[in-house]
Amino acid sequence: MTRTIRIGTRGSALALTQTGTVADALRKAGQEVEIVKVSTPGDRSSAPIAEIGVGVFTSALREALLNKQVDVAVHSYKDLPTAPERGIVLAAVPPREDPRDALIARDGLTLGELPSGARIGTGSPRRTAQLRALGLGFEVVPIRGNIDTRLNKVFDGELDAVVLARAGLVRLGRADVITETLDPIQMLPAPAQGALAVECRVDDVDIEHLLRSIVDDEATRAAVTAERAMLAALEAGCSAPVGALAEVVEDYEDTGAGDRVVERVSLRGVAAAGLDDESVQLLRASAVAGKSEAEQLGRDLAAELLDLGAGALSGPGRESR
Ligand SMILES: NCc1[nH]cc(CCC(=O)O)c1CC(=O)O
Repeated sequence: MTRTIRIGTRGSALALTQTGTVADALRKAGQEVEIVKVSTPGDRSSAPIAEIGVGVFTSALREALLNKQVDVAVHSYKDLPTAPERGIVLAAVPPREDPRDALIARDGLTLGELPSGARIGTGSPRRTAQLRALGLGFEVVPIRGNIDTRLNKVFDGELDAVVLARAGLVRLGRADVITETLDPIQMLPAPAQGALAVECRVDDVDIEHLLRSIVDDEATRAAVTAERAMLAALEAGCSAPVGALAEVVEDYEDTGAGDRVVERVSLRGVAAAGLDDESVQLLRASAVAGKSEAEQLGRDLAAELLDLGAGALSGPGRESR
């Protein structure tokens, strides 16, 4: 393609790094690329996400795409609303970073070493619910802000620890501050955490094909498809206390004439019912399906969680992941 491809991004250090990986892949394939910064209400306001609304980081980028100010938009996938946007297509899902959450605690402490009453900062109902469910007597303190703002609350001694996506820290070259990478058994990440969503206009078929052939990763796409289908079917919006993690695993299928290796998607989900100051109940489910059935797998797991009582979730209380 001879035209210069304009890639829209938020201006945060994390967003610029993420967009840089997509731009590099395109440049390596011989494309001319220009990076265009788009400011979003989520960057301009420090109010709780619940007050600014769903899609706070992503709708301005999508608008710039639809207005033809940019040709490509790169988002943190977990920040995207589950509802599809008319005129926009998900062209590629690049290889995922480590999807797990990370603990950054004072004095190099792990979760199990933090004392009862320790103050742990997070603005995410999902992380809050799972931290409370550990029953270790932590005090969860609501926080917001970019990664540095959050980290500084630990370094300044205002908090004992914060929980952040490992992927963001790795992309910023700050993995050194992590004192424990949390096991998904304790802390299931947000659906699509660690993954990027690369969008373009539906009618821009050349760009779509280019992105699909150069930056898309099939295994990541299958995994996040399952996670996001679960979230969408829970009708929980992009910010409810819901965790999900899918992995593509190799399995053996008996063909009658010997075993054959097949790829499957293994999905785990968690939903919190009745999250309040006093108590939290976590509902868990897991299932496996063929790689081509990722979407149905997500919907089925959501149905199982709803059967277990996750219906109590719908309603307010949606903040950030
Ligand atoms: N909610 C904000 C947000 N959106 C994407 C990331 C990190 C990178 C990622 O998960 O892909 C973060 C920060 C965090 O949750 O710690």
